[in-house]
Amino acid sequence: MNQSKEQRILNFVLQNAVRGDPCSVLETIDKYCSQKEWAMNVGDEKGLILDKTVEEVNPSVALELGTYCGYSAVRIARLLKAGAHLLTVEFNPEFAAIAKQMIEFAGVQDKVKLLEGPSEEIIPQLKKKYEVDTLDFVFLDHWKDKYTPDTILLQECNLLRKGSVLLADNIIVPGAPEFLNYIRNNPRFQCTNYPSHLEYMKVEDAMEKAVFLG
Ligand SMILES: Nc1ncc2ncn(CCCCCNC(=O)c3cc(-c4ccc(F)cc4)cc(O)c3O)c2n1
Ligand SMILES: [Mg+2]
Repeated sequence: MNQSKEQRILNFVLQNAVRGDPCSVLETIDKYCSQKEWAMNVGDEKGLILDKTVEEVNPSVALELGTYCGYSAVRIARLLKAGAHLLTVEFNPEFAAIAKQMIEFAGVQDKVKLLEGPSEEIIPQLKKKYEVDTLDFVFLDHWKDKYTPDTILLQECNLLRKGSVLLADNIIVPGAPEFLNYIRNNPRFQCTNYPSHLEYMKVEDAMEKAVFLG
């Protein structure tokens, strides 16, 4: 049975990156995906926007929707202060298995909790089952038509507090037009757009930051 692209990415990391060094894992994934096989990691250009936002928020509790191979989980976790943690949600079991190994190889497993399942099922469990009070930072990178319903669900579950920051990937490609309309017209959010490019391509993309005003 031939390997999946995600398995090839992981193998390339296991053979070429430095165990316990998150930056080397990120560089190695970016090298593979820009030179050999494109993959939907947030990448190094949009990754810098993610880095700056995480550093600005300095979250104690962060949530990521859409783990994929774990690239952005490693990217976020490497910046978290002592005692802070990232909950990352992935519903595809193959991707979750790859991401688990990627996160462990990078050495950030103590800061990351990988939750398998659809976001709409996991979000309502965060308070009771995963002992979350409120979320300081949320990275949206899963199905683009789930951004809006999940943002509403986060509010309904009282998981956002005044100042909670949402950062959404792929505002232009594949695009999240309905989310953009929802969040920019919602007086409870203060939005900022960050133009960038689709990972590993010259195609335009953007990220949207939305601060919850409470
Ligand atoms: N509900 C729920 N709960 C939990 C979940 N975990 C995973 N999923 C499903 C997520 C499936 C992957 C989402 N990501 C993307 O689709 C994506 C695509 C492109 C892209 C593709 C082709 C092009 F030609 C150009 C751009 C680029 C990106 O940066 C993307 O992030 C979940 N769903
Ligand atoms: Mg994305």
